[in-house]
Amino acid sequence: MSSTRVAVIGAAGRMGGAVCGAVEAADGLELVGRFDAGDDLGDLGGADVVVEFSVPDASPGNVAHCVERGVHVVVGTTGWDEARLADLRDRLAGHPEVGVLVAPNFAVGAVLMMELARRAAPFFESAEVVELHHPDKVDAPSGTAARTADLVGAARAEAGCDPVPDATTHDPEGARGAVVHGIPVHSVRLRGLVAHQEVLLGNPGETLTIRHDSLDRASFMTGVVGAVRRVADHPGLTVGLEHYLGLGDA
Ligand SMILES: NC(=O)C1=CN([C@@H]2O[C@H](COP(=O)(O)OP(=O)(O)OC[C@H]3O[C@@H](n4cnc5c(N)ncnc54)[C@H](OP(=O)(O)O)[C@@H]3O)[C@@H](O)[C@H]2O)C=CC1
Ligand SMILES: O=C(O)C1=N[C@H](C(=O)O)C[C@H](O)C1
Repeated sequence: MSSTRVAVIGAAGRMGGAVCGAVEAADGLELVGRFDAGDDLGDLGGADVVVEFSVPDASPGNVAHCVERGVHVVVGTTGWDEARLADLRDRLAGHPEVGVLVAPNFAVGAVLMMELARRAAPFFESAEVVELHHPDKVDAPSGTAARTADLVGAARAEAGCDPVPDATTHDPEGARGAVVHGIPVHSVRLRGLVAHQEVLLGNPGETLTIRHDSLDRASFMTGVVGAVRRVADHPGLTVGLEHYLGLGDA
């Protein structure tokens, strides 16, 4: 059987570099292109699948370039809000054979953290998310935190939960954090960290903390390589690696 040809966009970055190494080490995958800022994407090196880890404002254009050429894409870059996803869905409608996976986190533990949080959240009065990352990260809150808050907020709304209790009336410095889908989200940037998150849930007399730690970017590679192998079998847009792992709407 012939190899799957893979190109990486954002290849000079922290994630892109790690992905290039993981692709080169994987059976049945061949690295045919490395692209970064300022490069002409051209024919994408003849790739069957592109892995895209760049910056939020460049990612939609890069992905569009791939889709227009009939190339499947595994996207890890953050910043894919509803408007950007809607544009991508429209574009994919003209290329029904192309698969695109947009996943805010490729670490299996992080996927499970989000799923557990989604299921647990309706059982608690309070819910907050704390994400902690290396200080070279350019976006806040993290894509994982935003997605977690979306999932938790939607699950609570569907279950008819009240808004999370919060008596704060005076917060001139924004100490209560961002609010995503009704859920407060707090961002820490600290030298020494990689990628970490806690989902805090509270009821009278008890709390539940669901915590995930990526201690090394190796944590993302199994998910990325697995997605490269599967993306062609999932035409259209898929948001979240959970849908490739048999998790999700149970
Ligand atoms: N889904 C997941 O599991 C994970 C997602 N991420 C996300 O991946 C993204 C990248 O993270 P990380 O690797 O740490 O960031 P880096 O800053 O290390 O890498 C980004 C790379 O993209 C390059 N770049 C900038 N503009 C373009 C462009 N127009 N086309 C192609 N490449 C471009 C940058 O070049 P230059 O420096 O010259 O601007 C840089 O080399 C972030 O959004 C991050 O949140 C990170 C980890 C895991
Ligand atoms: O920038 C990072 O490092 C990470 N970005 C993703 C995010 O924003 O959620 C995934 C992970 O947290 C690492």
